[in-house]
Amino acid sequence: MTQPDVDYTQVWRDTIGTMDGDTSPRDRAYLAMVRLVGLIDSTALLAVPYEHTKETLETTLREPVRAALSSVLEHDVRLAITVDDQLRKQVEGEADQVPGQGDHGSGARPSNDEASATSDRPEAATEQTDGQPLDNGLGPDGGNTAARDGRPGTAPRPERSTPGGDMDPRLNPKYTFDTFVSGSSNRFAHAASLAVAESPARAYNPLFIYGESGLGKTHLLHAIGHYARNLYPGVRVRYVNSEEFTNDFINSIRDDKAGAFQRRYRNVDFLLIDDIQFLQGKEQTVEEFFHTFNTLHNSEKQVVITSDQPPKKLSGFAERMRSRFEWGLLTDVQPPDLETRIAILQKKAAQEGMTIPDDTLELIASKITTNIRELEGALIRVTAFASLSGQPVSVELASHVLKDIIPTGDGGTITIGTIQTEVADYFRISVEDLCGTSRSRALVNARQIAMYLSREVTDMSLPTIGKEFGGRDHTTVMHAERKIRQLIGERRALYDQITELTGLIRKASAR
Ligand SMILES: Nc1ncnc2c1ncn2[C@@H]1O[C@H](COP(=O)(O)OP(=O)(O)OP(=O)(O)O)[C@@H](O)[C@H]1O
Repeated sequence: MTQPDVDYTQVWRDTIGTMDGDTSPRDRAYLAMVRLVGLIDSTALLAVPYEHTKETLETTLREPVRAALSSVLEHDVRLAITVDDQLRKQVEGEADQVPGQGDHGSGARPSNDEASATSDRPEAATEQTDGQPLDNGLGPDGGNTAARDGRPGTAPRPERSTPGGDMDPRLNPKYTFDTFVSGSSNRFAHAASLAVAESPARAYNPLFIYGESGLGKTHLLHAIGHYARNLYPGVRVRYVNSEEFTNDFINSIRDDKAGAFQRRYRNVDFLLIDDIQFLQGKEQTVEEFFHTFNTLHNSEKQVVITSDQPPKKLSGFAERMRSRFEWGLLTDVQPPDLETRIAILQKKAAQEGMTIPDDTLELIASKITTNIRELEGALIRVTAFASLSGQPVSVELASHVLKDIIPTGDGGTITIGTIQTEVADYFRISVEDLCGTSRSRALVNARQIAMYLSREVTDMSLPTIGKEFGGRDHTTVMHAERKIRQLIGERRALYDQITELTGLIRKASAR
């Protein structure tokens, strides 16, 4: 569990002090940029400003740091290291203000050359990552020890941004740790997720992440999956939304395939289960999940759970289940502050190869405050409008676009039913046709628009939306969302339809 009474800054200072005699000026420059951000049981969470700082800390400096920190804390720790954009800004701010300070030489950030040159300490490079035994049964071969060692020449460190060759179609390739912006609202959840991906079933089990819709819980689950798959080739990761878990369970009973169902969920190294609140009240499914959980936990397999509520508030789960959710680590995600929202927009824009002035990003980030999915939606609309109208993205243009999508006053709750009615009326079709099976072009188009809007303006999950549209699979909704996102910047008529429909839906919901 976390140790709130620990003065992390002081602990880190003492750690560096302990290492003083054994470190080069360059090592000290790296260490000065590191922050100790938390201690969870025996895992120390370290934040670093740059990817190459992380590399260095994970290779040459790992063992000396681990040993020094263990000695300061008077118990053995392992390290979980995350790259933190906010820290980078802070460090760069410091470097600007205090040029050439002390050991930092020409600035707080050692060059890339320096970073790679630090691998000239072979004794550290061949030691284990965390000094723990490695055989926790990961993967069919009992775990890829070479990969875990991070030994140069035996197995490369994972590419954090690029998922492995054998992509898991259930994991969204865009949801990685590299594309996740960490800030004060989610720093702990981010660090804990990384720790779990690196030390499955060791750091804490289960990891339970809760928070409101659109704050990055799914993103973190997928990131854990990608990261683990890269770090431990052959690792068996299963990501599932709890609605799919329910459907799968029901189908397995119907088809008399309980054995296959159990194998699917119990013969894994990571079970990543999203939106557990959807199991509430589904007694038999909860019972099945209880056994799945116990089997995995007993055999030291990692379970990560997300929910919109903390375990204590989850009704419809027996106490024995809720208390199990608290066995490991509970962490929440909060709505991001303005700085983090801007950083998220910057990252999304860079990812899509878009150049957007800072003042425009600030405007969008200041208008949409509580849900990151909506923040992304706003960015897409703004850039779509700019591209369609042949104008550069600017504050004026963004204000114009946002006016259409941000509700004024109390907008009321938007339901999928309202979206369906409005979309059906707009295209002069019936709701039955909208949700039916016809593949006629006009109906498919209207259906995809309605699904896209359901995703954008409600908090409903992909499986819920799929169910509301004639019992479709969540992948159909995902496809619709991606397709409309792509086309909205290419087709003016589509952009106008969606803008108009958003207004109509909001108006109908406010009535
Ligand atoms: N910190 C972040 N950095 C970058 N992108 C983020 C961050 N947090 C959320 N996002 C993005 O916001 C969108 C919504 O996030 P996500 O689906 O993970 O939310 P969620 O908490 O799982 O919501 P729900 O409970 O509705 O499923 C995703 O596209 C995700 O990539």
